[in-house]
Amino acid sequence: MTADDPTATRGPVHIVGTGLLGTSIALALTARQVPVTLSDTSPSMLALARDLGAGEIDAPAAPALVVVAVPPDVTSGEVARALRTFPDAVVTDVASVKSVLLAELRELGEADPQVDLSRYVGSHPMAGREKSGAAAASADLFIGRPWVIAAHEHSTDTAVLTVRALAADAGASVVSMDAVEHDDAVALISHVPQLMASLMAAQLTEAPERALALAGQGVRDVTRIAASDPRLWSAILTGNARAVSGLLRGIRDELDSLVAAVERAAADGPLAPGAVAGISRLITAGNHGVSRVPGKHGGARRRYAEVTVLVPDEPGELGRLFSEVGEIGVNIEDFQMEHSPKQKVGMAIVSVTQDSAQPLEQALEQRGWRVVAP
Ligand SMILES: NC(=O)c1ccc[n+]([C@@H]2O[C@H](COP(=O)([O-])OP(=O)(O)OC[C@H]3O[C@@H](n4cnc5c(N)ncnc54)[C@H](O)[C@@H]3O)[C@@H](O)[C@H]2O)c1
Ligand SMILES: O=C(O)C(=O)C[C@]1(C(=O)O)C=C[C@@H](O)C=C1
Repeated sequence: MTADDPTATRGPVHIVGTGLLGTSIALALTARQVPVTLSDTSPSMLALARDLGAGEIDAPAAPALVVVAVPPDVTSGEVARALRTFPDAVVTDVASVKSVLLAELRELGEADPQVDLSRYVGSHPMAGREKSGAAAASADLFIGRPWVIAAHEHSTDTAVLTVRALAADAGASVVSMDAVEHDDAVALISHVPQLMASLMAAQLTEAPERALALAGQGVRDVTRIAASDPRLWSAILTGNARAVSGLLRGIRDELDSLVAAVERAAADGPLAPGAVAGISRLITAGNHGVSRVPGKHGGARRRYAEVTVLVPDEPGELGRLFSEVGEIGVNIEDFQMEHSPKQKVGMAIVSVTQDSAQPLEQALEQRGWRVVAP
């Protein structure tokens, strides 16, 4: 699906929660001229989303679709409120957990017939970032990413088709799963990885500066998502506790075997019986696992390519780089700056479309910039 394809989503769409996810969905829809209204308990987050062009701050008259994009622990309450307030609307949410919400909604539905679950279909775009809030939002956050549609036995076909259309219009690829299959899957590929990143990054809190100064790409790759919002992730992890706890127990057993192998080497030297085999087994299993992750080693293409350029740490140099990328005719989609301590250069990581990466590298090198191999 490209921006030129016809739009299936019928507006108006009302977005509840204008943080990273809500604002990104709103931007993707307004880019397709779908009318969008916005609400959030935080007036400043709401105003920011409006100022970014995500939609109007209005009480919607009769939305065709309501998208609830609030933290998981308040999601079922907001879905129920939307079902009551807008009796003709389809309602979806984008929370990272699904079974617990469905159970909460079933209880709310039993107590109140206005909470008509046939108009509700849960969903979960598998796209996001370690930053929260509207400021981090992007209309193309969902392009090429899976978006899980978790219909339940009472969801109407219209409700399912409406939510599928939303995901497709945002550029995502639709995946159908029930809530339990979804929760088991995301425990493995999202929730426990978050904990692993946090466990490792937490070890760095007391690290000597001299050790941190040696940090390379390995530790950066492993800890990127450790910058995520603790409130959001506490609600995600407690909301998927069943699946997460099972995986954590398995990892604890693996870790016990690993510690035993490493302790043998620590006590009796690197060639101690069982030490090399214990470690090698884990690294080999990791090789097999990582080769199965789509997007690595020949899987689906990433959204953007990164071009890394060394920039002298002097006033005006970054501006010069930006201007020259513009003169070359390439649009910067995203940007990151990394500094090596005590060095007079920084590394500018410029994200560009896959097609423009190689021509940009060549053109920058011709202009005297030092481009670093990926
Ligand atoms: N961050 C990610 O990478 C990611 C990816 C996919 C799905 N999700 C899910 O999307 C949802 C939103 O996450 P986010 O990253 O956008 O969080 P966020 O913190 O960026 O935004 C949440 C917004 O909801 C608002 N809010 C809180 N309670 C509210 C209420 N009762 N009514 C109206 N607004 C309320 C907050 O003010 C905030 O603006 C979560 O359920 C999360 O599990 C997150
Ligand atoms: O890519 C990231 O930074 C994310 O954290 C995105 C991510 C994920 O784990 O893939 C995080 C939580 C969501 O529920 C969905 C997507």
